Amino acid sequence: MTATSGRSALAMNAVRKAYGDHVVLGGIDLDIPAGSIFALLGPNGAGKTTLVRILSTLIRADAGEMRVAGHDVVREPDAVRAAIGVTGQFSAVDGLLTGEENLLLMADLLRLPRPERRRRCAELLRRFDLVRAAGNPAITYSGGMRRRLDLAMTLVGRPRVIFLDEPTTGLDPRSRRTMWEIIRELVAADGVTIFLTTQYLEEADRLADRLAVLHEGRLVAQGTAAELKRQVGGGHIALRFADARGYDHAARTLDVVSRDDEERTLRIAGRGDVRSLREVLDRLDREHLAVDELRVHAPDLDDVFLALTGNPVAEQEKAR
Ligand SMILES: Nc1ncnc2c1ncn2[C@@H]1O[C@H](COP(=O)(O)OP(=O)(O)OP(=O)(O)O)[C@@H](O)[C@H]1O
Repeated sequence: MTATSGRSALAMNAVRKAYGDHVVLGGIDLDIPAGSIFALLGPNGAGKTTLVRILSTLIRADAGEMRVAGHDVVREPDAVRAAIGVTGQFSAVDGLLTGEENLLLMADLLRLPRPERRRRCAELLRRFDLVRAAGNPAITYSGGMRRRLDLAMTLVGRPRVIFLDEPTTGLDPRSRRTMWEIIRELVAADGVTIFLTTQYLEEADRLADRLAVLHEGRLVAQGTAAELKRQVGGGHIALRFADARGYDHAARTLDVVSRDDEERTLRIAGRGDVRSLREVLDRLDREHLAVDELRVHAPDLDDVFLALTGNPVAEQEKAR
């Protein structure tokens, strides 16, 4: 890969960043096509925010070559800033101003031509379903409305690349879905490129065209969600047994991945395709084992995350 490919919205080579002895990014290579959604995953403290801050010119890398929207991040920071939008965990929304005033303020800051300011703001209020609330102070908005306003403010300047740092953290499932629809629509209608960091694997699975996992300063995997799932495997079949004798016998005869004695449940490796299921059922028949319940667990991004970083997501989230 080179950091100059024509259709790349973001391209980077050997990006490094350390704080003292602590190497946060130990040589990152990435190439993200224009008009796509990319998700960066990683445990807490992996360096996701650090990479976003470097790419958005807020801090400097120690080494590496980076281009965002065709501009060199180190040599052309102003051009990069003009081409990007960043919404993060710290919102730009001023709670004392109304939704409309927040947008107009942004249009003023960006020096949009005067006649365009109101037009652009009205269009964004409509698009983000904020017309009715436009005249109310943003402090009265729900979490979902605030997040929508924040994203609308980012769009005032028509960025080509948008960094979304944990865009749905703390939102209820419905507001989360609405945000997902908005993000998809941005890519489909405007052709923008989204660089997303998230703790929610489901979010990455649903939204991202490609994703990468950052762990101990390196990208330990990248590809589509399906590719990553295939790479780590991780699917299993769970069998719950009717009685203790059958359970013990099965535990001795099957290739068991893990067991839950209390629930009399064994997990065995298997992807849940018809052939492997038939094999399992034949085996149970041959051994005269009575199974109460059979569940197929397809590999998901949790399995990927666990395999690559050695920690289940639940533990990561507990550590937050
Ligand atoms: N200014 C700084 N000085 C020293 N260390 C820093 C600084 N900024 C970040 N770090 C360290 O760099 C590492 C990566 O931090 P970063 O915030 O990029 O992680 P993250 O992947 O975004 O984590 P989270 O998911 O918790 O937001 C952490 O160990 C953090 O303590």
